Amino acid sequence: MTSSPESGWAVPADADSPHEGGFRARMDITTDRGGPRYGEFSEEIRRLMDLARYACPTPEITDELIDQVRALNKRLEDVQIDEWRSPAGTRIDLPARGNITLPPYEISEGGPDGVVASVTFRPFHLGGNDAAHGGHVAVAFDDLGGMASALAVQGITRTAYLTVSYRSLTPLRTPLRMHTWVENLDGRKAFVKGTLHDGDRLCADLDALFIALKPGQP
Ligand SMILES: CCCCCCCCCCCCCCCC(=O)SCCNC(=O)CCNC(=O)[C@H](O)C(C)(C)COP(=O)(O)OP(=O)(O)OC[C@H]1O[C@@H](n2cnc3c(N)ncnc32)[C@H](O)[C@@H]1OP(=O)(O)O
Repeated sequence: MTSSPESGWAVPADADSPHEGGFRARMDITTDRGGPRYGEFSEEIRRLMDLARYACPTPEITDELIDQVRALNKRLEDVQIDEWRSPAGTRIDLPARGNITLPPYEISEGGPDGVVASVTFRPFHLGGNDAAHGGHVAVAFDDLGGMASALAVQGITRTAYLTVSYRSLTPLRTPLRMHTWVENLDGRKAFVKGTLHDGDRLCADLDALFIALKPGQP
């Protein structure tokens, strides 16, 4: 059994973890971890982040909020588990596989022609002047580019390089179309391209290399 470390920062994998060496050597696909309301939980956490990002509490309200968030964190400390078995990242029925660290996306197409998804940057993904932070745009490209390359090589890949060109501002709170595809597959090397559109307007594009991992490669 995994127990929460006192620090609460990270839970190492157990000997009986499904992780077999390598980076997600076996990609779990689940729809039940965390229960039927886990998606609502993720959405409330995102809402918390949105509200916290733009909040200006009085000192008294800050004191009150610290107590409430500490109580919530204590509750979460009690249910920590390693990365391979957490719902976040494996719940394929939820936006961005239930991973709250990713900009939420919903996939409409995924196969040899690449991946098409609707991505919505949240208010907390703010860069400035109501536009998305460029780093969050790169995170979305990394995940969906990684998915396009994984589908092409039928295995797990890691990002070797990732270049994002920002062509126009990326709006928050707006469903955007992201498309990623493998332009050229050369052995273990998947050269990936991608685009992010707001309607007809190109917000950003991607040029990346993903490398298929060898068995057991970390
Ligand atoms: C089954 C289907 C499931 C589908 C459903 C799954 C969905 C699942 C979605 C998850 C999506 C998550 C996607 C997040 C992906 C990250 O975010 S990964 C995290 C960020 N990346 C890293 O930390 C990588 C750090 N770097 C490394 O680990 C290693 O350098 C690498 C990239 C694995 C490559 O090392 P290596 O395996 O030893 O390969 P190496 O022999 O050095 O190079 C292989 C070839 O690539 C070339 N190369 C390597 N690096 C470079 C570079 N930077 N520039 C140019 N060429 C390069 C080499 O020159 C060599 O070329 P050739 O000589 O063969 O022509």
